[in-house]
Amino acid sequence: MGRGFLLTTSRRVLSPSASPMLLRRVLASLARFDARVHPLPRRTTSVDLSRGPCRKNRFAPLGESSGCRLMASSCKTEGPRRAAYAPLPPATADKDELIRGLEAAIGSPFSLEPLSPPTKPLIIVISGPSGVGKDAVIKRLQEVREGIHFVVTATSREKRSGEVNGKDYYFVTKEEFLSMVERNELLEYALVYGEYKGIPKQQIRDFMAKGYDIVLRVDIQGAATLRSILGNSAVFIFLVAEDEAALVRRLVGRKTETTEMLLVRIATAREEVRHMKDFDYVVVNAEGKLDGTVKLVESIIDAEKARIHQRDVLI
Ligand SMILES: Nc1ncnc2c1ncn2[C@@H]1O[C@H](COP(=O)(O)OP(=O)(O)OP(=O)(O)O)[C@@H](O)[C@H]1O
Repeated sequence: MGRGFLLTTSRRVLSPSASPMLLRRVLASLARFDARVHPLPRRTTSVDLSRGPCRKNRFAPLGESSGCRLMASSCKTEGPRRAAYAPLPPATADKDELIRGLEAAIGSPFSLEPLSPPTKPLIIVISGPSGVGKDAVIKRLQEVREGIHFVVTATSREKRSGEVNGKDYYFVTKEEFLSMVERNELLEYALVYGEYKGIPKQQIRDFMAKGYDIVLRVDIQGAATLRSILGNSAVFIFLVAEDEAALVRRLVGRKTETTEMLLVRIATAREEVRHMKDFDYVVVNAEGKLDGTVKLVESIIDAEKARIHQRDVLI
């Protein structure tokens, strides 16, 4: 056993000092196992050598110095003492030759099938108080990461100058919007200041079918509605500033609100932070640290992709 290899079974680890009898049983059980068809037997050490099917050239001895040579003659169907084995190449052998030898000993070629399960597209809901940086984070995320689709919402409001239909919103009439509701085409919708806004389902289905991860940007109420519809099938991220003062500085700095509107948004933000507990993750978007925030969102996406039991989205 001077060739320095280690075999593991579900029950124990075989080291070079393991008994020849035990190694013989393990190799024989491996030889009976066709990895392309059957799952690994749970107890590889309990195989009865005398009863298994016999295959030619499946067994390899452990090397001249081992004193352990596995004979196909241990199979009753092949007749006594047929020498159907080839020597295992030493670990110092050419890599390809060594791999071929190992495949021969194992009894099947090494599979190129990925060992991890395929990943599923995600729905990522990003929410947080007004002015925290939702748009800024999503825009940057789309710049740095491929395979992200930011859902364009449908709205019944008038198009403002500079806005592009299909990029900023899908602009539809109120009648068109209501018939979309009627046809159950919207995942979620709301009436905001007299105008409808809603998330088209088909767009999500189309992009998920192409393998895209879906990003939805909603306010806290929208997130609560989506949670009741999607449950745990989507990932909910709550974006916060590092503290209230930073959030207010950001809102004021944006110069898009009147003082009254600022007051409403700040008061609303105080209330909204209480809903953080309904989310899966909280991400701090600290002043001047937008890239760090986006990296953390990316880490969440990566971690979700590494889950054994991935979220199943049914919409
Ligand atoms: N990490 C950051 N550091 C500094 N400024 C930021 C950061 N993130 C966003 N901002 C700025 O803060 C302001 C508010 O950001 P943004 O408009 O993206 O917020 P929002 O959450 O989408 O707001 P609303 O919900 O009101 O639309 C913008 O001027 C944006 O450029």
